[in-house]
Amino acid sequence: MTSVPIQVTEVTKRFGDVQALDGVSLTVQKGEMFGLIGHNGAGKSTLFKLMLGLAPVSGGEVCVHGVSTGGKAFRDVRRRIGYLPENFVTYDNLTGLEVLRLFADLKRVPRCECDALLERVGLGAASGRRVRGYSKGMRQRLGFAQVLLGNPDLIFLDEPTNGLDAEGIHEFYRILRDVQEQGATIVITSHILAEIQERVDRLVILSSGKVAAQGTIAQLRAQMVLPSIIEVNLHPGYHQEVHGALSRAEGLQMRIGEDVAHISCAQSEKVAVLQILSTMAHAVRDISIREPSLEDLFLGYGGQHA
Ligand SMILES: Nc1ncnc2c1ncn2[C@@H]1O[C@H](COP(=O)(O)OP(=O)(O)OP(=O)(O)O)[C@@H](O)[C@H]1O
Repeated sequence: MTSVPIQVTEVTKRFGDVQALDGVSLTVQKGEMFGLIGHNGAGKSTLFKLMLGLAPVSGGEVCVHGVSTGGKAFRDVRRRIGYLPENFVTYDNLTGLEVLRLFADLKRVPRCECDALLERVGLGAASGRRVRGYSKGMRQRLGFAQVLLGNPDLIFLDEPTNGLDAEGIHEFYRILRDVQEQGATIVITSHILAEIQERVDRLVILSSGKVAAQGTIAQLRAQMVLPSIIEVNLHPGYHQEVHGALSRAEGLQMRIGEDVAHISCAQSEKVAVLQILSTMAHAVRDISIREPSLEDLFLGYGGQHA
């Protein structure tokens, strides 16, 4: 089998008059954590469904591990995939362990995996309780345990941290990183861009069914040419001197008050600004630099909200 886990080539998908996807091409490499972001209705869930073989393409092709998702051969490939849908629906009258055993049977995975998986996602103590009494975060953890059944080498996660508290999110990504280190490839969507930004290796920004941008965060930053923001905390009485010095630099915008200056400049000018500031150590209390966030990039590439 080919080593490319996902190859999407010129894919279109129509629902009647709605063009949900329009000429989407992307490649997900083995072992990477790949993010899929976009505004509501951008086509993320549709692309997930096509990659999972749950819906047919209208045009183009999706291949997973070199096998077209439209063909019969894809059934065998699908067994190696773990999937957490946006709304993981489960059986409220069963206990967590019973639910997981049910999924294990469906996936033809030995039931003996279930106890250890529930421990791994932090549900060990609650495994004998009915799911009806689980919180949203506990249900999400159960969904995650279901994903990990059978040690899949390709994992799709649609808004996986919905309902998790800060500790739950941290723990979730710790387990995910473990799974990735063991060689799994992960495709993930999230509306919480700050969360994705720190974790994905590469990502795609979908906008109205098209790929608006694709690459690492650093590549997207370089393509988008968004400014860096430098915040300078000043010792009292020096703001006019600092203003005068920075006014001699080219291509920056500045807002300066008694004790703080906000400077917006092209990334290529950042070092020049820092050089000026380094000659003013007597006036500068502290400096911090903020690079464009994924949210800035997302909005720049046509996202409507994060
Ligand atoms: N089964 C369907 N029938 C008709 N239109 C659909 C269907 N599924 C999706 N669409 C339309 O396709 C477009 C893309 O929808 P999709 O659910 O893929 O977007 P999304 O990026 O996942 O949005 P969200 O972030 O809101 O979940 C939307 O215009 C949606 O209304």
